[in-house]
Amino acid sequence: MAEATNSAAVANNDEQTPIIFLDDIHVVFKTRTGSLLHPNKVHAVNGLSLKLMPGQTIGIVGESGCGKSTTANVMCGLQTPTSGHVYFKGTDVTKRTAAQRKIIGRVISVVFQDPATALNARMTVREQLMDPMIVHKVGDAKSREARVRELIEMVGLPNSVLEALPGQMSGGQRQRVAIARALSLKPDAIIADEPTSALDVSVRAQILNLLMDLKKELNLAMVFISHDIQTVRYISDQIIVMNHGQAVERGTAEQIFNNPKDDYTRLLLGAAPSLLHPELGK
Ligand SMILES: Nc1ncnc2c1ncn2[C@@H]1O[C@H](COP(=O)(O)OP(=O)(O)OP(=O)(O)O)[C@@H](O)[C@H]1O
Repeated sequence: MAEATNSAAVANNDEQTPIIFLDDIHVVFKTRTGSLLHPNKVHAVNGLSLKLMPGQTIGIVGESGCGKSTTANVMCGLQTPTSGHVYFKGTDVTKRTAAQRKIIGRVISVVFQDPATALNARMTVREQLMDPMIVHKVGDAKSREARVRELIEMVGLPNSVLEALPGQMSGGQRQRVAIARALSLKPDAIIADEPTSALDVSVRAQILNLLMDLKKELNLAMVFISHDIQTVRYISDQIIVMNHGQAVERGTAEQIFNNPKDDYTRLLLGAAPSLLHPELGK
């Protein structure tokens, strides 16, 4: 899909510039064990390329250990690739210098699996939502307060939760706060790494629908990572099936479900009872 290229070519081409462009990413971890073939190392991501276009949702699906989270970490700037390049809106941010980290922080936000760990247990909801604006020196006290109220409304929570601590809220409410926080700096894209897996089944569909509504309303691009192919099908424009660090298949949900080309995709489809709310998993 993505040909090898350089940042100038990405910035100057006639097409729209991708929000995120991963160009032939490899991540190799040194370990004590490794595999029979590669003792003492794990090739967690093995030559992955992708382009996330404005407003697009790419779903990455695969079993535990296939390299999904490592890929997410590369996109968030938490992991430097062993080789390959990462471009954000045409700028090479692979080295994660301080200036590049600023770009990463403004272009994308992350929603993690467990909102309990993503939020600060000692900060009220208002403080959690204010925090990114204070850190990035966005606006003044009055405009920040207005943005906090806008954000809380966007995720369907009442103003009364602004004084609450995360421990006083349900898992679903906490994930709504984590999503509001992720949106506070108006990112171009969200990286959602298993954002519904830690939630009750009954709440998963609500959070998924919220993400889809916000995506439409704000023209957000999204990378949605999950081991549940039915959830990925529900939310994604394009699906990448990962196995052993590689993209073994890519296509629309329709292509992947109706005409899977790779044996591993067929295996995933066959083995996948939906973890979604039954209403959505049909
Ligand atoms: N910091 C690390 N050091 C050594 N090996 C690692 C490290 N992080 C991940 N790995 C290994 O890299 C491979 C890919 O891991 P990764 O967490 O990206 O997969 P995943 O698909 O997200 O799995 P899960 O859904 O269980 O989180 C696994 O074999 C894992 O053990």
